[in-house]
Amino acid sequence: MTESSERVTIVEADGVTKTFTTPDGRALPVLDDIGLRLHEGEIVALLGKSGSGKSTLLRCLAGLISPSSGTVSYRGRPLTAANPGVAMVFQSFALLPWLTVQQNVELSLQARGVEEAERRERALRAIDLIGLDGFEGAYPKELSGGMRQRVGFARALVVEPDSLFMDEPFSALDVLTAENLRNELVGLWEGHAAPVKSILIVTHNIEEAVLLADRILVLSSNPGRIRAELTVELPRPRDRRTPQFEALVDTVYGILTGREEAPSAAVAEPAAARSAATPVSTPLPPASVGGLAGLLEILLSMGGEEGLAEIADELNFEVDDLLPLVDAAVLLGFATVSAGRLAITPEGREFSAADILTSKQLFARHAARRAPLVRAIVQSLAAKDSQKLREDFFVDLLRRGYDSIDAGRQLETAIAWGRYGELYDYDADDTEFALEPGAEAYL
Ligand SMILES: Nc1ncnc2c1ncn2[C@@H]1O[C@H](COP(=O)(O)OP(=O)(O)OP(=O)(O)O)[C@@H](O)[C@H]1O
Repeated sequence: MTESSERVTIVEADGVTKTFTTPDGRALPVLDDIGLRLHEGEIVALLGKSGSGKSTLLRCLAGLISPSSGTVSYRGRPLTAANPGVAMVFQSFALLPWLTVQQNVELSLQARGVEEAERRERALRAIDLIGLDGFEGAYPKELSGGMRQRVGFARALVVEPDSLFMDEPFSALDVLTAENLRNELVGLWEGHAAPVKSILIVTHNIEEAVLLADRILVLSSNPGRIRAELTVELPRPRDRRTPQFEALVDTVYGILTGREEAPSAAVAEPAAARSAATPVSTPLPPASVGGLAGLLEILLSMGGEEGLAEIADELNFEVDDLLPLVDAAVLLGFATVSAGRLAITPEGREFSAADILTSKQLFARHAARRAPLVRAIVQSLAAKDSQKLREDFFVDLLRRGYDSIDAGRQLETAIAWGRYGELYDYDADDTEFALEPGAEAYL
């Protein structure tokens, strides 16, 4: 990790790991050897796919949960309880419905023992700062989602924390409201009106990270490690439509999908860890075969190669929405990502142009060779005389790296892919997989 020594560190994590125990008693490693520093004067974004451990890391840094090993320090002192320098804003506004806006905001001060007159005055100031002047006496149910989140911000800012921690604070809001609130937050930060010295935001939205952060830390999954660190030097306010912004989004996208070299400042995963692809190290992206075929068609109509931001624009999607489809195309060898551009491969062209039978065969070959879970299912079924196996067998294998919900999602995708390629079938009544004749030939 690059550090400039003159910057003052507010929160530091050193060798932090976190392993949860699942309800059936298994160990689920979620964070592995995390080292990071949050300095005065910076906004840092923690970016990663769903389940990469972002919220868990944020909660460790906030002192809400303790790491399994390693230390978290606040201004040089190891934490033993909640981090005294941190105030949090959550995705689900978490307001008390029976209290007014002002009472909700004052609550944070009450908890810190501030006396009534000062509480009142500071709460009114925070409410004013965040644009809720005139709504002091309103109850949460009388407010729109955007206004409720403003209360969430006022409640955090009123304590004038050293560091404002935000966990997906804009994702429950509609697009326009979220954009307004982001811009206002940047305005407050830039104008030094926000009474905080640093901000840490957890997000899975690449554009949001590039829009807000001075530094982006990209987490890999299973378990979460810091895969890369990028410095964002674009001047604020940032314009999403500039080529520099789009190029950075593309770069981050490439890193997040794991197919792009991390920049030199980054801590990249060892090559050996990447090459030994297993169903746990390489999850199947939640993409349908139809969606994948659609993406390849669009890519072909754009000339076979295009920037990810441009493809997202063309489809009126956010770049993040494309992630599972792009991941699937790359995993299966139908496309490559380099310097933030997606390019179709000769195999991808062949798949796209093929009639239905040939497309199924091509898909079967690529999935059986390149998608670790599909491959594991075909191999396991082929090894059995009956060529049948209960779903539980695979669930148990997956539970070494996924919780039960994610393990179920992995199997859902594997079933859809295996069925399309006619590699195996799945009987939902018997919860049993059965190999299709001739499927071993694809291994
Ligand atoms: N208290 C807990 N007990 C057991 N497992 C947990 C607990 N908290 C989180 N997990 C698991 O840890 C993993 C990481 O969860 P976390 O919420 O930190 O990820 P995330 O990157 O923030 O995901 P998302 O973007 O979907 O919120 C998940 O598999 C989750 O189910």
